[in-house]
Formats: sequence, structure tokens, C-alpha cells
Amino acid sequence: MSDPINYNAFSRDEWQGFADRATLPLTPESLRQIKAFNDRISLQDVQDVYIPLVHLLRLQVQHYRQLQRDQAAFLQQPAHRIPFIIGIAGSVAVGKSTAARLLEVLLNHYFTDQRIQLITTDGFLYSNEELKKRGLMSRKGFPESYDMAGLIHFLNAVKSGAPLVKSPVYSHKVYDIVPDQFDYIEHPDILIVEGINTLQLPTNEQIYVSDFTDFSIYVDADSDLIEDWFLERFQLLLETAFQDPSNYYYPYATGDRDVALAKARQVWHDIDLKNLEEYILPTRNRADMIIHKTVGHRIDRLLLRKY
Ligand SMILES: Nc1ncnc2c1ncn2[C@@H]1O[C@H](COP(=O)(O)OP(=O)(O)OP(=O)(O)O)[C@@H](O)[C@H]1O
Ligand SMILES: CC(C)(CO)[C@@H](O)C(=O)NCCC(=O)O
Repeated sequence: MSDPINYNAFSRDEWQGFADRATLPLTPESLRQIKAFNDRISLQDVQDVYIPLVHLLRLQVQHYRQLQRDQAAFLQQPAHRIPFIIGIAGSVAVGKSTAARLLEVLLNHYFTDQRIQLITTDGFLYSNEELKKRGLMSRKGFPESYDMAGLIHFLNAVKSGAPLVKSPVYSHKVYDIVPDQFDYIEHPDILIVEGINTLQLPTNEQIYVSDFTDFSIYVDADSDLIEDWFLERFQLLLETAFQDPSNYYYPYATGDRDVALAKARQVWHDIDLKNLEEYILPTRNRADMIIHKTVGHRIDRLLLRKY
């Protein structure tokens, strides 16, 4: 990728020098939490990349709060505590949810007095019933498969300081929205919103998801590598979650492995890669920060928007 002119680009070595890593070492409990959701995460990445990122986020949050206070004083209004929203975008299988959960653990560790919550925009996909009605079953993940108005309404309610906001839940297991199940967002200090569409501009809305995000991160990698990660994850799931008879992909777990792998390749090429090239990658240069990964999920470069 040639670097866009409005970003500062840093090698991993440069980036890791930006924060004093000795300030608050991770506790065994935080390390345990990190390993619990993905035991393949490199603790070296956490030290070298994520801890400086948390320091940068602390600056961002402090400045945001100060501006909110100053502006409320100028307008002679009472100051409200408005949630700070971090958006995380990127391809299917690039590692957005892993990065989002890692940030959640680290922010909880470093910002002990703050409530941190996390949602994924998968919950705003239309249900399969609705997708079928619209002829969109093979377009899951594409912009038109999301209830973007619903997502924007949700973000607006969170930003407005509503004490409890419901976010619908998507299940990869049943391959559908789960009726009557919700995540509850209870006026957090920081909300992490992870999803392929967090930097997209919906065509039929006046406002965008990015109007509500205060800091956005795009997780980036070469598409051939992402395909490998997608197929690796699929193979792992064939041995685990797909073995459950109620899983959408159960027939593939019990059948011929070559058929299952051919299905995974077809889903990647016809749906997820297409979506990446047409709709996700073009949003990369809207992010405040681009985290670039290489072989083995190793982070090698970071780009930070200058203006
Ligand atoms: N830092 C990492 N180290 C090792 N493996 C990782 C890392 N990040 C992600 N992975 C692996 O890569 C695969 C994709 O990661 P993840 O599920 O987080 O992606 P995603 O972008 O959230 O995907 P989706 O959009 O499909 O939910 C998973 O198998 C995950 O275990
Ligand atoms: C839920 C999304 C769209 C985004 O995370 C993705 O993981 C997905 O399921 N894509 C569609 C691939 C398929 O139809 O099997």
C-alpha cells in the first residue's frame, strides 16, 4: 500500500518507543483474560503495539472530555458525560473482533474507573427472513444487508446518554439474528463498536456511523493472507462449533472435508473478498488509525492520521 499523504506511518519499532511500558504492567489476571478469548495472541504485540495505542487513546479521551466540558460551559449548559466511541473496521476474518476484545481487556485494565462496553455491528444485519424477502441472502455483509438506520438510531441513543440501549444479537451458530435477544448498553464511558461497516457511508441516510465514532481503527492486511486466516478459522470451526447439530455449517462438519473446504473458498471469493474489494477497502482512508498486519497476524506498521 502506498501511504496516503495525510497519515504519519510508523514501523513497529518506532511505534513501540512511544509509550513507557513500565508504567503499569499487565497483571496475571489481565493476561489470563487475554489468553482466554484467543490463546494465539502474541503478548509481544500487546506490549509493543497495544499498550502505546492505549496511551494514545487515553489522550484522545481526555481531550474529548475537556472539549465537551468547555463547550457545555460556553453554551451555559450542564455538562453531560457523553460516551466516547471507538470504531473498528476491516475485512471479514482480518481479526477485528480479536482486536476489539483485546482493547476491551486493556482499557478495563488501564482505565479502572471507566465502564467499557463492546458491540459488533453484526447485530444490525437484517434477519434471514428479511434478507430473503429482499433477495439478499447471498449478500450478507454487503451494505444493503444491514439496517443502517437502526444502527445509527442505536448510536444516537448511546451518545444522547440514554441509560439503557438495546443492541440486537447475531449468532454465527444459527447464521441469523436471534429473536428477542439483546446486548444491553448501560451508559458506558467508552463503547467499542466493531464491524466491517463502521466507516461506510450509507446512501439513504443523512448521517453516517462515523459521525458517532470519536476514534476509528482500520485493521488491514493483504487479502491473500486474510483468505488464509478465513480458511484456517473455518477448519478450526469444522472441528469445534460446526460439530454441533444446530450449527448452520453442521452438514459440512460431518461430510467430506474437501467439499467443506470448497464451500469455504466459494464463500470467501464470492462474498467476503468481493465485499472487501468493493465496499470495505475503500473506507480504509477514513480511519484515524490503520493497523497493518502481516504473516502470522504480526503487526508490522501503523499509520496515524495527521489531519
Ligand atoms: N492477533 C491475532 N493473533 C492470532 N490469531 C488471530 C489474531 N487476530 C485474529 N486471529 C485469528 O484470525 C481469525 C479471524 O479473527 P476474528 O474472528 O477476530 O476476525 P473478524 O475480523 O472479527 O472476523 P468476522 O468479521 O468474520 O467476525 C480467527 O481465527 C482468529 O483466531
Ligand atoms: C456476519 C458477517 C457479514 C460479518 O461479520 C460475516 O461474518 C458473514 O457471515 N459473511 C457472509 C458469509 C456467508 O454468507 O456465509
